[in-house]
Amino acid sequence: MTIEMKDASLALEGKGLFHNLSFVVNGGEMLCVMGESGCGKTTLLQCILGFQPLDEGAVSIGGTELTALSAEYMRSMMAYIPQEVSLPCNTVAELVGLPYQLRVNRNKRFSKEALMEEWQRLRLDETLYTKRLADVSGGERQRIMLSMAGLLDKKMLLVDEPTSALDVDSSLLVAGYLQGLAKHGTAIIAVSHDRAFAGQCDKTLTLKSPQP
Ligand SMILES: Nc1ncnc2c1ncn2[C@@H]1O[C@H](COP(=O)(O)OP(=O)(O)OP(=O)(O)O)[C@@H](O)[C@H]1O
Repeated sequence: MTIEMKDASLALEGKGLFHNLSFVVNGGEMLCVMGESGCGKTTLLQCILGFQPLDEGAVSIGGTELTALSAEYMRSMMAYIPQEVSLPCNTVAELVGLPYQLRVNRNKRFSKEALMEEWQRLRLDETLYTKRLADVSGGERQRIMLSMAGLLDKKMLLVDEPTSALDVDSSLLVAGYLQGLAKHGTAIIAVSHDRAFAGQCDKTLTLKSPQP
């Protein structure tokens, strides 16, 4: 499903984050959003999720404009992996089950077998399943979250810094995993500082530093 941002402008607390920004990400494509810290990358994802209204311009999903009324429906077609999350659970097994408790995913059934196939692609060991989240590394947690998004098989995936805790090899592995999801038609927008990762994406967008 196509994600389009057209002539978008946004300032927060007097700081101009983007001005007349336009881009398109089609189903099957992966866009990497880059730019220095504080330039508005996470905020851009919030705009596409419909949590942050634009000052000017529009976001369209599949050709339909995102509005306060349509945002919830549009979000039901997206998976979002934030940079940092406080998770309301203690174990990996609980974490991977969480999305299935949400109303938007009521038509989906969790399958541990299918999850383990995703884990193989992401080189995650099956023994992680019974671990406490506190005993899982940052890089493992990132890949577990990606596997959860992959399993949900949404039309769009927004992911904030998917490789920030990974070495170059693992970062390329994650890029390859996301390319696999894109091949199935998912439109992917990934925020990243990681040049190796960005090199594997179909498109890159570098946000400018905020203007006072
Ligand atoms: N709700 C808000 N109200 C006011 N200012 C905000 C709000 N959300 C973000 N900001 C500010 O907007 C700017 C952009 O924040 P954002 O998190 O989008 O940056 P980023 O490019 O993702 O940064 P990083 O790479 O460090 O994660 C920052 O200066 C931030 O403090």
